[in-house]
Amino acid sequence: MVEFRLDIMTLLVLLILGYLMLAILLMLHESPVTSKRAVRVWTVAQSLKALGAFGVLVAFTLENTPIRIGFNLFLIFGFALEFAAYQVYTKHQRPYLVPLCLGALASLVFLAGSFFESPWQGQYWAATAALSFGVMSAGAAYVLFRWSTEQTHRSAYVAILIAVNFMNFVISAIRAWYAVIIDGHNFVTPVLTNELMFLWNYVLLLLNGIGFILLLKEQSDRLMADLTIRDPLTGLFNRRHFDTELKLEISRFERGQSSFALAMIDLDHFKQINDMHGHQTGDWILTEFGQFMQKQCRDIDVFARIGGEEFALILPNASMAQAKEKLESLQHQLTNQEFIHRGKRIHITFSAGVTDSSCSHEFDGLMMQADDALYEAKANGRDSVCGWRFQARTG
Ligand SMILES: Nc1nc2c(ncn2[C@@H]2O[C@H](COP(=O)(O)OP(=O)(O)OP(=O)(O)O)[C@@H](O)[C@H]2O)c(=O)[nH]1
Repeated sequence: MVEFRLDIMTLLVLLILGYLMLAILLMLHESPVTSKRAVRVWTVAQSLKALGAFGVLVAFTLENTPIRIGFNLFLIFGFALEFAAYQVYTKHQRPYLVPLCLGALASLVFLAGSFFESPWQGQYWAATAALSFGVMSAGAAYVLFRWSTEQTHRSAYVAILIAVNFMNFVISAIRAWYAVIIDGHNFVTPVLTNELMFLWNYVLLLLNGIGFILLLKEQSDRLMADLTIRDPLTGLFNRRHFDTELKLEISRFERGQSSFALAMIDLDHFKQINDMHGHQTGDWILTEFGQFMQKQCRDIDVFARIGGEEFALILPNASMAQAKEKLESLQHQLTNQEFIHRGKRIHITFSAGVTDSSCSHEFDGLMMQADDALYEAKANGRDSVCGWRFQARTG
């Protein structure tokens, strides 16, 4: 038994170093797109875990169960904070809250229980501790599952974590059930499985910490990549990405793979909105309009903000007539759309010019045609859609 405990202590020391390393890694982590608050909370979480593991180590040496239980709580609390940090970072609150609250509740029961004497004490409170670890592990599995979407080796690591976390939940639940229901099973007797179980949980906490950091990195990489193709105000694709996509669509057409339509869209009398309601409201309208249009587009369509109040839309596998029909239907829907900002109701309309790959399959030619058609739509009194005709601008 003495030898076994020594082994546990060595492992605990390694774990403490692991948590501390994570804390330092996080402190050094710098990315323009990372929430500083989340990183700070995360660092505190790792430090708490290190402190908890250190306390457990001391308790092992002193053979003091209450101290050990108390410091285990630091670990659980550190884990809970880690959840919270992730929540702050992703700004997605609800899915995380359920396992966090359940885990925290179980931890509180565990803490309260450790102060009272009862014949059931051992089984019941240790079972609660196992369950709190387990519930939070399942929560970690759920979150890792939700946020690991890309097939990279980082995601593979996260996928393994998901499996391990979930397994932990199942094992903890079985243990808890066994301890409470099966009469006479003494859960806190220092048996090998008990020690290993808790040690396993500490390792899991470390693995989860690493998993979260990997996800953080993956997300910030993705956000950085997004910055180069997104318009910062509306979040829509920017001009650069639009140009790339249009060139791609042209080359697909030239290979005989698909036809497409192109629309140039411009908000009507936008200057008046700025003048009447202020530039900030103008910004808000641009964002709302962007979202409205994006929602109505198919996944394969590319909708981008290419200038101040100018937008463009690529519609693969669509003709000019189909694109025109679609935009007219959008104009109709926009009439019924209410934009209320700071208590003021704002009505907006747009004009659009449309062309397609049968009229031209050159980048400049297509842009000029769509622009000419838009010019005609504006000249027709706005809130209208025009298809390109040869004499559009001269007519
Ligand atoms: N709020 C806000 N306004 C912008 C932004 N970019 C451009 N604008 C404004 O958009 C307005 C465009 O005005 P105009 O080109 O005269 O067009 P318009 O008033 O929409 O008139 P028509 O296009 O002829 O219907 C200008 O007042 C710009 O200041 C922006 O990012 N935010």
